[in-house]
Amino acid sequence: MKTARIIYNPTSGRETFKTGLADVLIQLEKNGYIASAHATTKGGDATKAAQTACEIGFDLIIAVGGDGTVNEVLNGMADFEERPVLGIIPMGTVNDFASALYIDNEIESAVDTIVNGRTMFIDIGKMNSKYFMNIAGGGKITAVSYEAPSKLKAVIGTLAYYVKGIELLPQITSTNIRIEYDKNVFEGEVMLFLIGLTNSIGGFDKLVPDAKFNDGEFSLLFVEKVSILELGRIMTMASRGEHLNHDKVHYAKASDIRVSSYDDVQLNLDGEFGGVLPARFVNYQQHVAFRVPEKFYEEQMHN
Ligand SMILES: Nc1ncnc2c1ncn2[C@@H]1O[C@H](COP(=O)(O)OP(=O)(O)OP(=O)(O)O)[C@@H](O)[C@H]1O
Repeated sequence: MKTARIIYNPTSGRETFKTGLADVLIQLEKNGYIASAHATTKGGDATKAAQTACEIGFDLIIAVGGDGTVNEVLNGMADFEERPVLGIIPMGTVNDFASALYIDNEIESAVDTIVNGRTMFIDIGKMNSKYFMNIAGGGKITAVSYEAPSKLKAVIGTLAYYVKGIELLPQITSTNIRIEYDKNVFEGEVMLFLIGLTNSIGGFDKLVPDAKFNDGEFSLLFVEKVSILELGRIMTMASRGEHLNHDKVHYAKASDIRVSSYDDVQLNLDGEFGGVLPARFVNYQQHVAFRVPEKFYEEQMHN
């Protein structure tokens, strides 16, 4: 028998997991797992629960929630030498990472991927001392508040990010930045930079067209100083995957990136506020084993 620890955020997104929990436990038991569950009680709790699960030596951790919960679980397990395999049941308002892995939003199907899917070792990133699995980014934002209002987010889901993204546009100002990536250096006025691991970022699925999940490389994207109007145009182009042709958009692959500025540049890590520059981003190649659907596995292994 193998052991599985479910770590779920009861407040996340649809908030319906609790009623389905018994069925998930049964489905896991039927497939040879001794399973137990931990409901998180506050921010940061999923990290502690994942640490404990690693210490105890569970074979499998199942993160149930949105990107925030997956990120917290990842941060609890990434420093351990012996890491459980990680499965995801997407229940959040925003499940960018799970959808990048083609994990179904329907609970039973997500559990089916966990028990019958494939194990794939996937790259994660570390920004200073924190891990991320999807995206890190930064820019100078003059607004006081950075967060999408959570009520709004709960009501209209991912759309809030677009609305907020568009609302934020006028508040983005260019700033002088130094970006060292592998053996290259860029210095100049930049609107924003993104460091991606997957191709599913803030609802844009064509932002990083050729993301590979296990090649040890980040996709680095930054936009040189342009007018707000032009930045809006670049965002529209990005939604169609046409932004890389824009002469102010830089795109490169790198595994070790350092970004610094004399200015206060805010950072975002997997959709949450992540401090300010300077920062170093290191790719930890194939660091965590995820349970993924066959289709995703085949695509990644044969492309
Ligand atoms: N019991 C809890 N009560 C309040 N917040 C919690 C609880 N458990 C976890 N959290 C916090 O909620 C954050 C968001 O969770 P998650 O990403 O799973 O859900 P979401 O629905 O996508 O996001 P959001 O709650 O921001 O809409 C987590 O990063 C965590 O810090």
